[in-house]
Amino acid sequence: MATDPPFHQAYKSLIEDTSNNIFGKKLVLVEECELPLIDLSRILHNDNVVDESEREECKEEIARASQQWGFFQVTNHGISKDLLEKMREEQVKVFKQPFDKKSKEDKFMNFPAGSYRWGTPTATCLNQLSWSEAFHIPMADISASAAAFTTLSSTLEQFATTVAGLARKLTAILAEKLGRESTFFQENCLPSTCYLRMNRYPPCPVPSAIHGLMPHTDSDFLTILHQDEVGGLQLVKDGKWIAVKPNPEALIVNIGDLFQAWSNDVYKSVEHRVVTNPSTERFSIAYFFCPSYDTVIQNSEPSNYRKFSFREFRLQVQEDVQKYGHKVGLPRFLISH
Ligand SMILES: C=C1C[C@]23C[C@@]1(O)CC[C@H]2[C@@]12CC[C@H](O)[C@@](C)(C(=O)O1)[C@H]2[C@@H]3C(=O)O
Ligand SMILES: O=C(O)CCC(=O)C(=O)O
Ligand SMILES: [Fe+2]
Repeated sequence: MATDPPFHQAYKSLIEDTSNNIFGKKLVLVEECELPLIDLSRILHNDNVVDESEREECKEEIARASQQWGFFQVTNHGISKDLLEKMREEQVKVFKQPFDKKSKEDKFMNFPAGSYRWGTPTATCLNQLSWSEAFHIPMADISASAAAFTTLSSTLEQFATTVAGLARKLTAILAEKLGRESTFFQENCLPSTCYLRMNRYPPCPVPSAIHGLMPHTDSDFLTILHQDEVGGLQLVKDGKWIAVKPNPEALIVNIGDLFQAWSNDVYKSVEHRVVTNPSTERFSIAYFFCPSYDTVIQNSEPSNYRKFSFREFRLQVQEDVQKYGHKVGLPRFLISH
């Protein structure tokens, strides 16, 4: 039984329409770079080994990278190798299940209905297509009690809890550096309001023309990503696409739309994408640090954005994706001065 989604069948006409392939080549021929690499042992160790100036320097590096890149890597992040390996093992096992089970079974792995996604149902041209499958899971539905039943749920829960701790620390530092109340995230981003997304990118026969995940910014405050050694993640820096070189010791952190708005454009929610390759499947897992739907994102005046709730933001994204095949995002909430 096939494990891969039926991409060829579903997107045959888009793939065969060669007039669509104007995006070719550009996807693969980009420079590889080292993202800023930040050693978190300076802020995560509470002992006296680390002096205050080192701690401050680390915080400064986090804020600087968030302003200049919107992306950085962290080492000594406190998530054990053991847990990361266990999570990857479970992720591989889940995606190995037959496509029919993943897509049709009502309560597959106890995930809520609609968690499994593949391709891009709204795509009308090739550059709107994502050659990947994902489980996009609201953490509210992975309760500690359900987690007792399967190794996957308990690993997911353990992973989410640990990564949430890291997200809380990083967002508190970023808030402090803005001179804003650092308890905002603790109060509004709860373990149950966050999302986990397991991604799988199957080998793609026409990699120069098709994205693994189309260009987008994340709709959250902050994302923490664990990727394998295959590579394929690219981001925009100074108007150019650059490829991220995988570092097995590091997790990737990026600023999302909500933080860009909340910081009034100080921290940057940067466009990123995943490119495919013809021979090797790739896995990644993203933790989206999100507030409750009622949380209002606002700044002191004058602000570049009107105030909006996370609910409003999500609904607008969904509406735009339906209508135009892609997300518009923050520009929708800009105030024209
Ligand atoms: C078609 C789309 C759905 C998506 C926004 C996009 O235009 C492109 C990527 C998708 C993605 C991937 C990461 C996150 O899961 C997400 C919430 C995001 O910000 O970009 C989703 C969007 C979505 O599912 O609405
Ligand atoms: O797979 C990756 O490297 C990136 C995934 C991503 O951007 C996402 O899930 O939002
Ligand atoms: Fe993303």
